[in-house]
Amino acid sequence: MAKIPLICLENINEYVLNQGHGVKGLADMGVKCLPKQYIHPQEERFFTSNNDGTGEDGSIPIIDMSNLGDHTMETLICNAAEKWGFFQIINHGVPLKVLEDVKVATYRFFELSAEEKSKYLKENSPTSCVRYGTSFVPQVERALEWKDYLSLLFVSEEEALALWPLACRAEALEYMKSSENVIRNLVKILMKGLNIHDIDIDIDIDEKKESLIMGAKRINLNYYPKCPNPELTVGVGRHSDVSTLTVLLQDDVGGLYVRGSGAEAESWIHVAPMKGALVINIGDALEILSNGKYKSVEHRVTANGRNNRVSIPIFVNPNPNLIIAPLQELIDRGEMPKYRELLYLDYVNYFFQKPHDGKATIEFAKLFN
Ligand SMILES: O=C(O)CCC(=O)C(=O)O
Ligand SMILES: [Fe+2]
Repeated sequence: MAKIPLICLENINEYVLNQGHGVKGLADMGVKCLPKQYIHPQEERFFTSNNDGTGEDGSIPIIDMSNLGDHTMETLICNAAEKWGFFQIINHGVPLKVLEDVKVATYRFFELSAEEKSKYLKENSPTSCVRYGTSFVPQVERALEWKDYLSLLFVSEEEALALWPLACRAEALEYMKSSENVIRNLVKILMKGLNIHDIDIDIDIDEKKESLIMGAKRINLNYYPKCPNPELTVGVGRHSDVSTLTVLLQDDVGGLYVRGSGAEAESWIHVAPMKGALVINIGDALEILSNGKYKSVEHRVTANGRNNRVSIPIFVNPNPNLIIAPLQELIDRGEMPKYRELLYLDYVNYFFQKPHDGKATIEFAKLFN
């Protein structure tokens, strides 16, 4: 039996946040009751007896990308982006080994001692491109989320090789490089769906658009330790991503839920884990660029009472120094802009100023409510 050191509840912030033990530290200690800092208000809790990965699996489309250039596949992708804002892709060209390796590397990083990991806390990290943390924005959250993370901003391969933690560097970089093609193809297909004519699957995206749509990339390694009272807390609260696109690798545990569309808007659909698949979701930036055609949909992650879970999203973002707004081609065609012009950096800063709050961030950009 593991010894359970006594830490009083008041010291939890010091232990989890400042000393860098994270929620993994609490879980490893064998805490039997969820500390009060993690208890979410009733209306934000979301737990079904099924949500240890065997939950009701919904109708998020699964799209086979093996036939590049196939019109039917392109239509499926654009329709999924319009209706669900979420879909899974298979036969996407990222080798299974790369996906498995990055999951192993995620465990390897989080298994490091708190002392080692805390070198990457905001206060200590040698670079703002590497950040280890817990919850979402603990300074402003009334209830903390049961999740630790390592966030890696990709600037260049040289910088990644020099600064990303050794425990996961090679695998995270390989995953990022291997997913480059599928990201490009998805962007081209989605632009084609908007009738942006200079973009087709065989034609390169022009430099200006590339910067606007995919000018910055960030990879997060998320670790959700087994939780003593999953029914009282959340892994990640309701939110939509601020990215253009998110490419998410999840393991086989499950727990990601997406808000349904149309008549199902009140229900939450489980994104069933599928070996080798990648989950794609539209983020706020693409909802804005597409003038609302593609939907950035709310999602949340449950805590799990039986298993540890890892997930690894790649956030494909606009260059932070660019103004985002509905694409000029759409406005020239007579569409009324539904969102105002915003510096992308201001949009992201606004997101990180407040706790996860559903779709509230994009309201900040909407011209009419
Ligand atoms: O862990 C997951 O499945 C999703 C995480 C997520 O939504 C995020 O990091 O934005
Ligand atoms: Fe998300």
